[in-house]
Amino acid sequence: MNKAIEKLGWDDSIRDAENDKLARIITVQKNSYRISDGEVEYFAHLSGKFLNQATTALDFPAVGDWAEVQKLADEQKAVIHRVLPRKSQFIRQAAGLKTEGQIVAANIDLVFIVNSLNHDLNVRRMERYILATYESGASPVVVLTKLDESTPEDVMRIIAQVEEVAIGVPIVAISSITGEGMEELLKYLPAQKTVALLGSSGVGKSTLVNKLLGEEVQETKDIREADSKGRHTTTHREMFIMPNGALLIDTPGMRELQLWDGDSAIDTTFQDIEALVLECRFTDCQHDTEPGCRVQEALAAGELTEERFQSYLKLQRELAYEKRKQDQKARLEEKNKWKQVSKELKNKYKFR
Ligand SMILES: Nc1nc2c(ncn2[C@@H]2O[C@H](COP(=O)(O)OP(=O)(O)OP(=O)(O)O)[C@@H](O)[C@H]2O)c(=O)[nH]1
Ligand SMILES: [Zn+2]
Repeated sequence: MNKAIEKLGWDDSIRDAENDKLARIITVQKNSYRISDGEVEYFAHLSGKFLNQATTALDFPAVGDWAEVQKLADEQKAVIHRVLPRKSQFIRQAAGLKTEGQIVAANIDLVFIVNSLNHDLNVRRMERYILATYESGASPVVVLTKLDESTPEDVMRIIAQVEEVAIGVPIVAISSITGEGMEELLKYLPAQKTVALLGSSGVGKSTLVNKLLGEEVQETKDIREADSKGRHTTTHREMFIMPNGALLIDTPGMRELQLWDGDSAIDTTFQDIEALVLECRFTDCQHDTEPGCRVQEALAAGELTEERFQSYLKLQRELAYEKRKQDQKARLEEKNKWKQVSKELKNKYKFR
């Protein structure tokens, strides 16, 4: 594999490569994609063949995706023929009532779940972010910002709260202003790994990105492009290469994440509850009024908080609801497929 491509985080877990035709999606803009081959950046659009074959929104490229491309005579342009299989993907529900997922970002190794230390922690939201991260196939790291604005007591309290819900997840406290904790954070940003940021508005994501990229680079966050009519439009960049060679994804889409098929992720996020469930007397225990319910026992003993249990139940309900919607959609598609087949068969034999 060529060196330039490796710089963009290429690794052999994404197989199927046609080495010199590889590029990575840096920014998605309506029908155009800004891509990089590790040396040059250019714009690409989807080939006609691609558009004909794409059936769901999940087939379309997202920031972080690897694509097989063909450069056009105009050196600045290319067409995308294929999106390579993803090793991880963040999916959100598309707007509207359709139960169709949409890729927010792909091929992410680590997710920084960013929270600030000077506000009370929203534990439930933290659980959701962790769940979404496991669900995507990436690993979480909790980053607590604004260390400079918080007392040691705040820091201790919040870290203890995080530890309760983020079992086994690394926690790093930092200040993007003083630089405290940055060295520790850089351990989670090795060269060629792709890291995405997830967190509510105002927690300090943009400030952190700027800090990590170094002062001179921050100007490039919004690059100005001339569109076809010669006007200047501002393009928001979604993927950055850090000075140490790590890749950083900061895309607005990550803020609108909703749950999607998190069956296995729920076990990892709520492993404390799952462990209790295994000890319930009945395997189909609803953890309600059944005798020998270990979950109710833990609640009564204060080993498990009512809030965490409710949050677990709520997530399970949401996931079950999503799953029903998806199953329904699949059944409908199957039905339509057979309708089409039988129509074709009828037409075929009509004129015999
Ligand atoms: N004291 C202190 N302030 C910080 C730190 N990080 C960010 N801030 C401030 O917090 C405010 C919000 O920071 P942003 O980086 O814009 O937050 P964001 O998460 O990108 O917010 P959105 O863009 O709305 O999602 C700004 O006024 C920053 O200067 C920090 O480590 N210490
Ligand atoms: Zn039970």
